[in-house]
Amino acid sequence: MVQARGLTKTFTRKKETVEAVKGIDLEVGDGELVAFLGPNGAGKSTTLRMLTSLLHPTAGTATVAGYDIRTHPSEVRARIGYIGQGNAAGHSYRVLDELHNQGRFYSVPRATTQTRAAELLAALELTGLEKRSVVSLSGGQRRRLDVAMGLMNRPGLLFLDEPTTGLDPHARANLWEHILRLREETGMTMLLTTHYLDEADSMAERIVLIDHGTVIADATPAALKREYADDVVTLELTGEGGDIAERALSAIPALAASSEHTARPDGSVRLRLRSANGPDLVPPALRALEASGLTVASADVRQASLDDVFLNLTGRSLREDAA
Ligand SMILES: Nc1ncnc2c1ncn2[C@@H]1O[C@H](COP(=O)(O)OP(=O)(O)OP(=O)(O)O)[C@@H](O)[C@H]1O
Repeated sequence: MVQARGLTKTFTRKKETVEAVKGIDLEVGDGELVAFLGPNGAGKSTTLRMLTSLLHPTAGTATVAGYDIRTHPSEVRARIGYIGQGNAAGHSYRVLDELHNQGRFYSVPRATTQTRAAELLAALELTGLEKRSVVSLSGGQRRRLDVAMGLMNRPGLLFLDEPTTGLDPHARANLWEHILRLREETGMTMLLTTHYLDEADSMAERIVLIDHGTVIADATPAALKREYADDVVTLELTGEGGDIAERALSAIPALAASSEHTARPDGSVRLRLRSANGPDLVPPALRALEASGLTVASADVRQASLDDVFLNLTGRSLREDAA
């Protein structure tokens, strides 16, 4: 569905040059759900806008839905849906008029436009709001209308630029429910950008991590976490006599190399262990520690997150960046 090679975009404004995208390679297969994840200004939207043929690349090539974005932009546009940042619908129009205008824009026959608009309104829980002006809709309703507009031409490939930004958690979950159901029904390929780590983690089948205009990793969320981050297991240990930390590490020698410990004022020891699989590590570690006469007062497992992945790859946190 998408094949990009060396996609590059350099902006020049007021004699200042910004290398927004620096040679991105990308493949997206039929039916995949891929998320671009990265900090502000990483080049996610610029890449998306090039792939949708809205921006001309400075260098590089891409075919989208089988057509070259440079030589056949209108063929590309006819086959894709694009939901940009900010709302697509004009403020003063009515909901149904927006959908009909969109149908006209894509030269969808009039009767088909009407049935399709009604179907999409129902699918996105907007039925009953046909005559309302767009400005009177809630944030979640407006975003759902954007999705409906993006689907009026029945695209095989849908691009969504930060679809849920600015929505409250309930509206985010609701929008995702609709998007995923529509995807299941149509088999659509989806390529989206997001700031939300949890969203990328739970919704995307594949994550393309972008930083400073380049792809720094491209894999499933689970593979990224396995490869670039560890779970952290924290154990609070108490025990009579002797050096608790030394006894703990000799009880679990295989884990000693990936551990650090802190003595606490009350005489207990906090032991932190890094592991690719924290939940599996805990039961045997508890058995070994207790067999050596130590008491495990508490155990906590923090599983690796995509933020840990980004932090390990770049030295920066995506969370701080978003904040
Ligand atoms: N039209 C433009 N003119 C000049 N610079 C631009 C233009 N559009 C984007 N940029 C710059 O290109 C870089 C990449 O921007 P882009 O919007 O692609 O990032 P992003 O990863 O989508 O960020 P965000 O998550 O904040 O939307 C930024 O430094 C941005 O300021």
